[in-house]
Amino acid sequence: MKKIAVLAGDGIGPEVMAEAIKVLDVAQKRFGFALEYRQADVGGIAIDHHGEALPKSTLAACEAADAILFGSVGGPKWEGLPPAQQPERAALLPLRKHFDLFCNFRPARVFEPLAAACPLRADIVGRGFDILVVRELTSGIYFGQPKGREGSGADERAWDTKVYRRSEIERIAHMAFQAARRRRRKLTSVDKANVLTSMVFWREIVRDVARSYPDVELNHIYIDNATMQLVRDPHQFDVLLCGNMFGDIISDEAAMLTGSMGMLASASLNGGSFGLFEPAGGSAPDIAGKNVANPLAQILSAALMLRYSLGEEEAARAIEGAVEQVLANNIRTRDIAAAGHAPVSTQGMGDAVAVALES
Ligand SMILES: NC(=O)C1=CN([C@@H]2O[C@H](COP(=O)(O)OP(=O)(O)OC[C@H]3O[C@@H](n4cnc5c(N)ncnc54)[C@H](O)[C@@H]3O)[C@@H](O)[C@H]2O)C=CC1
Ligand SMILES: CC(C)CC(=O)C(=O)O
Ligand SMILES: [Mg+2]
Repeated sequence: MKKIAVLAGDGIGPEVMAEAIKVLDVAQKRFGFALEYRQADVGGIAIDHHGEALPKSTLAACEAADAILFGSVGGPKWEGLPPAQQPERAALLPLRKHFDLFCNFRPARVFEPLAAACPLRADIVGRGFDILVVRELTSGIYFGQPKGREGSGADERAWDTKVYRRSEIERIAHMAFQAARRRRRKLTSVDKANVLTSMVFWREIVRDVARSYPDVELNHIYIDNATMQLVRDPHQFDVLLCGNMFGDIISDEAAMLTGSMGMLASASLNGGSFGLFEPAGGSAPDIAGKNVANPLAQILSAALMLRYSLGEEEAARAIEGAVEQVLANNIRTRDIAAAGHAPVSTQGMGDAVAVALES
């Protein structure tokens, strides 16, 4: 029996999480494995219930688990809190750091039936794309010290620090090269080495690591060009290796190319089998509580959990296949709805994937 810490969080988190659990329940029956879920509060809801975004009991549930299935945190209700107490900074970032989840995989591919939901011209998306964004997740400017704010009036100032250690770049680069080896053997490292000293360092180290992977083609690209190339011709990319902030930004762009923010799953790994699995998007306050959110990113994140943390590759593939089948049957939530087809609800989409997985 594998233990899963289920942290649904805020906004659409609980709605899409319910559908992922529904699908996981079917997967257990069909593939004969057993999961024990332990639900715990995180983020804004945890502030409301326990006075802190990452209560000790939640951390303990995660420590006792084989994997964490995470929804999303944050929202307008908690934006007025001091920055260090807000859900994103007080729960999600510390969780990533605590478990040393330095490697974030965000796979973005266009499911063929969804090509029309991609905002790119048909001739561009028609070439298809299948990109893996590999994002460094526990360092860089989101974590670097010092951070601060002082002064007043026109002299008031605020600062963050972007710092990378050699070992941090080496380990994420190894993960990215190894991933490229399992794919089309092409790695594009994204940086801003024309301006930032930390990125000159990044580029040098990626080049050093590349010597161990002569079978993988490496090229370097500046982040501004990368964001442009991604919409000009996403087909050119295989693995995109990014630092923390650039990976955050470019993966939202990649998500939309797949049709919607609600499509992009992610796996945050510690280099071993432990991981946290969550949609790349956030708590979507604009649609929360309306039963319209797309649960596929959460469902596909559950599939990644089966693959990376639980060794259930067959079940992971079956869930991905069920998603593809549902899309091919024109079953769509509002964000990816096809012309002439009424959208289904969040629950309707979860039901459809569950049924497709059963058969
Ligand atoms: N991992 C996490 O917990 C993350 C949390 N956040 C937090 O979420 C809150 C909202 O952030 P935003 O910048 O608005 O980003 P967001 O990703 O929540 O939403 C951006 C847009 O994408 C749409 N969207 C996102 N997920 C969707 C889904 N499953 N189905 C359909 N549409 C979907 C939203 O409706 C919205 O229009 C903020 O508090 C932010 O800090 C943001 C990103 C990640
Ligand atoms: C708190 C943020 C860094 C979350 C986010 O936007 C992400 O991980 O994509
Ligand atoms: Mg993000």
